[in-house]
Amino acid sequence: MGEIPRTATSAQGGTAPEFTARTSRRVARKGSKHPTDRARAHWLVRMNYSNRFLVCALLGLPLSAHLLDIGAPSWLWGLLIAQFYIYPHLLYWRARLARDQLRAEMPHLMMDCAASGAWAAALGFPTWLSFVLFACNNINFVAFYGGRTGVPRLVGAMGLGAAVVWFSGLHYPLNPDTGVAATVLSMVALTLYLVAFGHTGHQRALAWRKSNLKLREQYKKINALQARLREQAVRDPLTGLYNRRHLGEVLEPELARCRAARSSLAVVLIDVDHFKCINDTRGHAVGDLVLQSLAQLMQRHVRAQDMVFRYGGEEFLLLLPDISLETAAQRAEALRTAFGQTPMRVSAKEAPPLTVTLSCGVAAFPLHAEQGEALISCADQALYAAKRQGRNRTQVWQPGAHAVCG
Ligand SMILES: Nc1nc2c(ncn2[C@@H]2O[C@H](COP(=O)(O)OP(=O)(O)OP(=O)(O)O)[C@@H](O)[C@H]2O)c(=O)[nH]1
Repeated sequence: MGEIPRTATSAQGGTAPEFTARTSRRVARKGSKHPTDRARAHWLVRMNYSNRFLVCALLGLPLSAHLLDIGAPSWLWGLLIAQFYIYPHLLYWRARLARDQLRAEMPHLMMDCAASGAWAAALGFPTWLSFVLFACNNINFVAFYGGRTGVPRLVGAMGLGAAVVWFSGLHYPLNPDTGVAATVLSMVALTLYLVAFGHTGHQRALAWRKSNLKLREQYKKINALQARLREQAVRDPLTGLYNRRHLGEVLEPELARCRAARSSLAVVLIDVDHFKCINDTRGHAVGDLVLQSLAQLMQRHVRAQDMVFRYGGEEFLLLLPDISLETAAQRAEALRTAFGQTPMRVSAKEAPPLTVTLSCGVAAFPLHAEQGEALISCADQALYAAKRQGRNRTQVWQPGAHAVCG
């Protein structure tokens, strides 16, 4: 029968999951003894059922008027009742029981068209009735298959139904006229069907818009959450500074940029002096406050292009691009002095303010090292020298005084 339409739209609204949830709720409300009965119908099958039921109920009226006009025999009346008032329910029942509901539904649509063609031919192709039969089937087909596939199939199936009846001779003579009642009822039926179709299409568009807005909001929230997670992944939770992992990500690219621009890059390693002692005497919480206030001070002291990292426990690293070694050392010295000269009130009122000193080691690219790791190693050796010389000082790496960096 051809390919199952994957993107077919429902004039009755709703996707399959929506339908299932909605139906389950409705079943629960009604307290049905067989909750799976209704829940089993695919939404496309339900859409076709609603469309077929409505179109048959409407088209049965002008056809009845025409049968009255031509004084049709009782078997034709029986056929009309079977075709327009029983057949839609039988097809729905059959499709719902099928294992593959969509596949089962496709021949039903072809049967609709073949039957409509047969009715038009059987009645001698009355213009209005043939037209509304064609138009209504056309709408249903296009809604299910789309225009490109739907229209040729529709014409083929209707033509086949009409040809079978016409060439078997089971038809009234060719008569394009219809009575006033049949004509008016045809117009009314077509109009009502179009209105109903348009209305459900409108409802569906509104539902889509609503779910679209909801999706957009969710998308925004997910984006914001992702940005927050990305930020959290590169930040140290205690101080809010960049973490060591992020240093690993930015150091080499920054060196490459400075190399290309023939510029310099200074690294300053900063360590809090006797920090263990602060922890031991004032408590770990006070130690944390010291680290936080140092972090804030460093952020105030840097330029927009500088970066501040928490390198380890009480060790911090400044990355200062496009700066001479002398200036970097002066900046480290200014930071050390500012921190050491500002006693901190970080614990209970009766406790004396805390004076904390820093030791700093400075190294610069390309003067001391070409690679990132070697550059940090130079700064670390300079820091170690500062500690050895009594702490609370800034030391620039010197080739003769320390081990070779690279
Ligand atoms: N409060 C607090 N303490 C930390 C944190 N991370 C590391 N530490 C502590 O920092 C202390 C570092 O001690 P050491 O490496 O001996 O250094 P120090 O006492 O500063 O000695 P010098 O560096 O030689 O002056 C250890 O006691 C760690 O437990 C932290 O996030 N918060």
